[in-house]
Amino acid sequence: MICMTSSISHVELPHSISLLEQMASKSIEKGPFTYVHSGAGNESTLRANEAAFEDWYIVPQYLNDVSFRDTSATLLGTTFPSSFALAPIGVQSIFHPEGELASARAAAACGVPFIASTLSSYPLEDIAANLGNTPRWYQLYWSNDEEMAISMVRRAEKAGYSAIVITIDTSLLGNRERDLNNRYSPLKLGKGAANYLHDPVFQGRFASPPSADDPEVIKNIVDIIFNPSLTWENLKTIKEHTKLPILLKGILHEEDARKALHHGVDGIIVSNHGGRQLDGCISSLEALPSIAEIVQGKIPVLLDSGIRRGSDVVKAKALGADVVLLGRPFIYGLAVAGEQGVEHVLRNMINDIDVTLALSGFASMKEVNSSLIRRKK
Ligand SMILES: Cc1cc2nc3c(=O)[nH]c(=O)nc-3n(C[C@H](O)[C@H](O)[C@H](O)COP(=O)(O)O)c2cc1C
Ligand SMILES: O=C(O)C(=O)c1ccccc1
Repeated sequence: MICMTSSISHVELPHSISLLEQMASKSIEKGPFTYVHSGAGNESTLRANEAAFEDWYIVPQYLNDVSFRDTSATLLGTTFPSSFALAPIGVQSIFHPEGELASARAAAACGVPFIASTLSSYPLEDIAANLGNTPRWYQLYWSNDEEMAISMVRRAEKAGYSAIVITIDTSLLGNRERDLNNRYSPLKLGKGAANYLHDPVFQGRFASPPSADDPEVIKNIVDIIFNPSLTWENLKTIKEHTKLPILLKGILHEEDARKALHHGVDGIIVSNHGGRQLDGCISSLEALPSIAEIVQGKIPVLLDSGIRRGSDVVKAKALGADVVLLGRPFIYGLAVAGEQGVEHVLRNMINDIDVTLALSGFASMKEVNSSLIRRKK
């Protein structure tokens, strides 16, 4: 992999995500860039995610003392500096050789919570070792091979992850036409294999240590990642195997929010996977208000898909999200300048949220409510 601009310093990095995205397109090869940038189908959901934020105006109120501001958020008993965490993003070594280790260090430097993907390029234990004291959760693709899923949950507990995020919108991979046209599949290249290769249960199935260079091993992994047979009933099994809080990522329908409450889930993430799974589906922001209405604050509601700037975070908060997840933007930072690039994106985001809060007339993120926004006519 080439990383042509890895020597770029912090000060030279742009402050808008669109410019960073352009730089990323020149920093890495076409396959990986398209992989992060594109969506499923004709990308209508991908477009809808960002467009949905434009449907709302912030209507500020002034002459409130905003000289001291509290942008912090508390989730599942943990407080962190700003109302966002890093979305789980797999295969990060296709964007920068240090992959998740670099983004974990940047998250640690800023105290931004990190969600490690099942399909990380580095083992979850190594990622944890780079996270300092920053909160960390483990995103699980609940494998069709249950022994493997349980083994990963055990390892996540042992490595200090404090919640399990189960992604429910990926019974199989979305139809990503651009990646198919590019014949580009990071999974088939073995870039998301680390958590399997380092797993004692997985290793126990081979006479010699399994390697990403072995096509049979990779095929074996690709065959067990996803689990299209999962149902709400399976949640019981998952709960039997961990005491950690469980969040479901990929809730879009009000009925699923009701079922999540009914099944004793500890949090939900309103998400369409950044438009990478079901094309033509509802944008996350559009889905949020009615879901927040059903949840009534009983469990945390998070949102991702389309968060690009501070005003997006404030709008999501006003429509009922407790916290949002940042996805593609930090990967553009990673692609352009590794750890420094991610840290640059995080610091910009923290600052932009703070400025937006003050200019909206609020001194605390916790006070933001629907009175702050109005839908465009
Ligand atoms: C390159 C890439 C890899 C991703 N990998 C995962 C993953 O392993 N697990 C997961 O639950 N979501 C994954 N996602 C989805 C993100 O967690 C998040 O839902 C999405 O990026 C939000 O959309 P946005 O980046 O446009 O804001 C991935 C997204 C991207 C762009
Ligand atoms: O691309 C994704 O959205 C995703 O979840 C994933 C991540 C790594 C490998 C395969 C799929």
